[in-house]
Amino acid sequence: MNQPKNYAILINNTSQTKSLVNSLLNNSVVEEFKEFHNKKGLLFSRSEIERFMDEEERHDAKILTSGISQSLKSMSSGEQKKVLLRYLLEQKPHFLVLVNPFDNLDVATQSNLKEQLLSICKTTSLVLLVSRSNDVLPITTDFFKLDGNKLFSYASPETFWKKHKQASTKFIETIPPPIKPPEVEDIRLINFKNIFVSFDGRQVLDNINWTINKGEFWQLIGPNGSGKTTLLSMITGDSHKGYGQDLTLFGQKKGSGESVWDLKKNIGYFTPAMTDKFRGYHTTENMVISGFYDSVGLYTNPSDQEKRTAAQWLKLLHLYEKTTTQFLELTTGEKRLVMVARAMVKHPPLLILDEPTAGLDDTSAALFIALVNKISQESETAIIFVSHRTEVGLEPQFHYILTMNKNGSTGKATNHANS
Ligand SMILES: Nc1ncnc2c1ncn2[C@@H]1O[C@H](COP(=O)(O)OP(=O)(O)OP(=O)(O)O)[C@@H](O)[C@H]1O
Repeated sequence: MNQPKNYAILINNTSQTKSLVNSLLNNSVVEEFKEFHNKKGLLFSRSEIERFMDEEERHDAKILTSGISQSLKSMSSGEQKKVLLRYLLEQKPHFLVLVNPFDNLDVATQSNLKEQLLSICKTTSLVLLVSRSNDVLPITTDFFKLDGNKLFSYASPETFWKKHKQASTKFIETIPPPIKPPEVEDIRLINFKNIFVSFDGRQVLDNINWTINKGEFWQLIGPNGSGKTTLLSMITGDSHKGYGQDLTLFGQKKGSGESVWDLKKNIGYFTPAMTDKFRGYHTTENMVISGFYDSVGLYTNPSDQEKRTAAQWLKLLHLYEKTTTQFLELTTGEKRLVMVARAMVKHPPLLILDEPTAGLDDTSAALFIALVNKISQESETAIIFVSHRTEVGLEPQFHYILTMNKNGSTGKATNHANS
């Protein structure tokens, strides 16, 4: 039997990825993939996981988690991808279309998945659509770049990059100042002291000690399922696991009568899920201004001062000419820059960026990282940046590293220079 072909397609934030994926899966003829016409193809992507999550939540249909008591939503990204892949393979497809399969996965889980794919590709064709050149698998037989809706063939990603130089990642203007300086009395923003967390009798976090001071830049690192989201949700007030424990947030001991609102006003927050499903009609300018009101999208009349600040941010981001453009029309990379500006307009004491570069192409990720470094250098806002990738160019001062053990994850703070 002939070894199936394996395709890799480099996409960027202007590629019409969805349309190509639909054509491949719905039996439309795509010249370069004629061999798949009338063959069974299945999709492995974040959007498929979200679709199954929706089925579970709205219709109580446990499809990926049949026979498992835990919900799909409460699983870590690695766990979710594992159950999706198992489900797809059970249906014995002729080919698999995988969109950014390695996003949100830690290094070990990525290499597990890579090994699994290397074994699957002996019998099933793979069509891998990836935003990062490093994610192209070595078994690729045919490599393309998707520009808009057109596929261009290249011998390899290296040949592509030789022909196309990376765009510049420089921001020239300085970070716009806040209209009103934030009131932070305490230099110590967050203090976890001997914190333990369990779910259903299973300990997930084991004796966490972590202090974040004003202006510090942290990268939070840990394998899938190690408890990063759990830690963040204790800071944002979305988890009650901190009650009765020694957790101090912005000068207030957890459980001392603080409201979730008290916490949220101290935090600028961004995770790609905030815009991936966002369908509201708002201009780019209004999206930035909505950061003053803690809503996603603007539902009130902004002041002149707020408009001036938004203009300064858009100039900094080289997006001033898109002030009145609908936010939905921006590229994914542009949307993420705008959402960081939205989270930063008030210069909150703490900015949380939860896997903010997932799904971005190499150039957009570099631009995003340059912006975060700049915020760290030019503002007093502390930053927690969660990412599985070694983000080239990111300049955190400290790492907080979660390591998984039998009794849950332990944490270690390291100075970036020594780690
Ligand atoms: N509400 C819940 N009920 C049961 N288990 C949960 C719940 N929330 C989290 N968990 C479990 O706690 C562990 C830590 O999950 P968490 O989402 O915090 O990890 P993570 O480090 O953010 O993972 P990832 O990098 O994949 O997003 C996982 O094993 C997860 O299944």
